[in-house]
Amino acid sequence: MPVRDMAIIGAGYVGLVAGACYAELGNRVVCVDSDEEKIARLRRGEVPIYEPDLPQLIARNAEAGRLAFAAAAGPAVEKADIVVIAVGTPPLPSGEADLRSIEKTAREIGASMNGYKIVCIKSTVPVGTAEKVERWIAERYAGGFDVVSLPEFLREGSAVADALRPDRIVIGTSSERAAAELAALHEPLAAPLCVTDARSAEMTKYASNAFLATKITFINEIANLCEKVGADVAEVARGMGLDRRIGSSFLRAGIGYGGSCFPKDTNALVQLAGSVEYDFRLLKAVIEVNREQRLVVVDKLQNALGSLRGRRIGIWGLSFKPNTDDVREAPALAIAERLAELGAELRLYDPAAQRRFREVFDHPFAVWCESALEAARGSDALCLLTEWPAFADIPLAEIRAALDRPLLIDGRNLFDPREARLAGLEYVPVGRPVPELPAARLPAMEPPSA
Ligand SMILES: NC(=O)c1ccc[n+]([C@@H]2O[C@H](COP(=O)([O-])OP(=O)(O)OC[C@H]3O[C@@H](n4cnc5c(N)ncnc54)[C@H](O)[C@@H]3O)[C@@H](O)[C@H]2O)c1
Ligand SMILES: O=c1ccn([C@@H]2O[C@H](COP(=O)(O)OP(=O)(O)O[C@H]3O[C@H](CO)[C@@H](O)[C@H](O)[C@H]3O)[C@@H](O)[C@H]2O)c(=O)[nH]1
Repeated sequence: MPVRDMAIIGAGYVGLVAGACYAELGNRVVCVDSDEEKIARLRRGEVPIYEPDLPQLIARNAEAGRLAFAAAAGPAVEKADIVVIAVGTPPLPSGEADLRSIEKTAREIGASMNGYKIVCIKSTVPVGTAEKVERWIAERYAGGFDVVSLPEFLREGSAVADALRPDRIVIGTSSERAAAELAALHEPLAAPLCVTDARSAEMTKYASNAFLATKITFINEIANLCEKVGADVAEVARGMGLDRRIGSSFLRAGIGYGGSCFPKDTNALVQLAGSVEYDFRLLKAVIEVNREQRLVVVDKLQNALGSLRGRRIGIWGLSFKPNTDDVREAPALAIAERLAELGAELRLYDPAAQRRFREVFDHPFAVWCESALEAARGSDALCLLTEWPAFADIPLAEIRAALDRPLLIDGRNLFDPREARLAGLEYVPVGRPVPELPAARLPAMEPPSA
């Protein structure tokens, strides 16, 4: 198998995982990041993000001499056969993708080109960006090169597994040479290849994220309706998911999607559509419904407790999903801000994301807890906002015993409604009925204090 020299520009979630995985396939990889502190940490063997299996993968490949880290792009690009752009494309206030890091990177690559190279764009970028990158490089380099759209589909929390066992590899280029090289590079992954033009590849990434966001939002609206008509969204999703045309994944109802991708990319696609005078009404509705869905937790608390002023509310889960410390666009943030506005005292806990959450939400009435049960202790209600597996292992009786009032709002439908009731909890899931149990089986509950 040929060994390639690769430079990955941008050592964030995508760049680090991609770099470590390409090294694992036997290539010599340098991960470059303009954040010198990040590079210094990586060189000391520290992994700056929480991602299962990533520390071991990085350590193994760094030790084997296949993976190195650098703050300057120049030398890594000069040596590379394949350069991968994985810098951030955060939203501008308009919702459009900010391409400044992409432009800066492309110009840096252009300045260090010294022969034919393939430049891949793994960052999520609007349709037409590959052509722009080509122009930015060509302004500084007159020789031959190819720019390819190589969108990334990994999920945080399972990024390594996703990158090593992808559902497909999309390669967007009109160059047969680049397509053949990239097909060979990814061959050990044994994934279906989708070789297409760059514009279609760029659109495939946005369309995939927009579709998944729509699927989640659809089941959330069904869940809201289930509550009104007495149906169980978990049963509905099970029945729907068995239809192979629908599929069972991404049908978990709850408090909506968050993260660094779905909110940003759905907005960017709406903006892209607007720029060519297309009104993407469906996606606009998805964005709006998702924004409101986060706050069903607050409605449920108010329904049970009335005013939230002075109430102690335990919060379990701050990251936008389990197995990550990423809090970008986490539903927990919108919920915590609203609860603080309403005068609640928050007792917050997350197994990994507490430090990052504190950087974006520091409130005088926030109490940062050392354990899940500490957040529940003495609270008037507990809200589960991220379905960390460790929460499911906590016996319901212990949750009941810790709470002042045994009210559990389960924003992710992690617990079984019947078991929660049997444990004496006043249990409020999303879109699921809670069985009535004979009063005798329930421990006595304190009436809500005024
Ligand atoms: N996070 C995900 O799950 C995911 C999945 C698929 C695609 N994407 C897309 O991939 C891209 C990167 O996302 P991320 O989550 O890894 O972002 P990130 O913010 O975690 O990492 C980006 C990194 O790029 C570095 N950087 C910025 N400008 C640079 C420059 N000029 N030179 C060198 N380094 C530079 C930053 O310092 C940062 O470390 C985005 O476009 C995102 O939409 C993300
Ligand atoms: O049934 C579901 C599935 C997910 N979510 C929520 O949706 C969000 C996103 O989850 P997920 O897609 O698992 O995580 P990401 O890491 O954001 O990954 C998405 O965004 C990446 C960046 O573009 C893409 O590469 C991935 O393919 C795409 O799944 C999270 O808040 C989840 O809680 C639900 O509410 N219900």
